[in-house]
Amino acid sequence: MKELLYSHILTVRKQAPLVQNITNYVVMNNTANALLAVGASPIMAHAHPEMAAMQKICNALVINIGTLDEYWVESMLIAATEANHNNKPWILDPVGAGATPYRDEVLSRLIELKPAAIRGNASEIQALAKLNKTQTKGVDSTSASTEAVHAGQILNKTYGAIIVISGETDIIIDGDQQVKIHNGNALMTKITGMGCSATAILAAFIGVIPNETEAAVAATALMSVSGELAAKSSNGPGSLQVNILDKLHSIKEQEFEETLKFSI
Ligand SMILES: Nc1ncnc2c1ncn2[C@@H]1O[C@H](COP(=O)(O)OP(=O)(O)OP(=O)(O)O)[C@@H](O)[C@H]1O
Ligand SMILES: Cc1ncsc1CCO
Ligand SMILES: [Mg+2]
Repeated sequence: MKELLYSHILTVRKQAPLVQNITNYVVMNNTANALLAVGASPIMAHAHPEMAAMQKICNALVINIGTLDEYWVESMLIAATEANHNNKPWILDPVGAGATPYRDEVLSRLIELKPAAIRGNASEIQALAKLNKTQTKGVDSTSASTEAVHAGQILNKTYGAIIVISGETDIIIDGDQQVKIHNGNALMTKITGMGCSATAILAAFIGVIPNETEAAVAATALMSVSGELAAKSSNGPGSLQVNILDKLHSIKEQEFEETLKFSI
């Protein structure tokens, strides 16, 4: 699989998938910029009357529950249902799962609508599987991704979604397949919405690459390898945020291959 990943990056650049995002107020701008940087086309939309028409033209949908609101919850339920009717993949980012009962209630309704993939940090994946032994601290993780593997396996088995657990090691779980990406940089956790960007990129890849497992691995690798390379020329979170966009946009095959640390 490893040798195919860069070709998937090129496919996304060539096919420029249109990705609808119902996402949070905090990250709208950086998520749209991350999608543009990888060659995809973002559209942020949540008005009920346009959800059906939007899903007819999009390649994929992101539902990110970061800044929940009752009107938006209905938008999310309508959009996910429309995505399913149109055979379009939708991807769930369970931001802050376990933090409040309202988030969990919304998540339990959304997850029944069968996302193609779920990406969250370890605390969120654990909360989602109702295995949370620790506490989700707001939107940040209090566990290592390796501690959430069992939770990820349960979610994959129960709902059929590919599970991506982000952290120091990113873990992609799909059936018997488990891939680990040992890239990134701890400074990425000091920029808001790096995980949200990872989810949006995941949607872009799953939207145009038929093998969804490979799409998930390629998207995750692109984000983490870009973050690792960008950190080398950054002085802190401010410059890293800008440098990641540049790297997502222009990463070359040789630097991608040489930096990627991948295990099965
Ligand atoms: N300790 C770490 N070392 C290296 N890379 C990391 C580390 N923690 C996270 N990353 C990378 O940062 C990116 C975002 O992952 P993270 O787990 O922080 O998402 P998140 O908690 O959902 O973030 P947010 O909610 O702010 O969007 C991923 O590409 C991941 O590989
Ligand atoms: C800080 C924050 N609060 C709600 S969403 C969000 C962005 C990171 O997920
Ligand atoms: Mg997150």
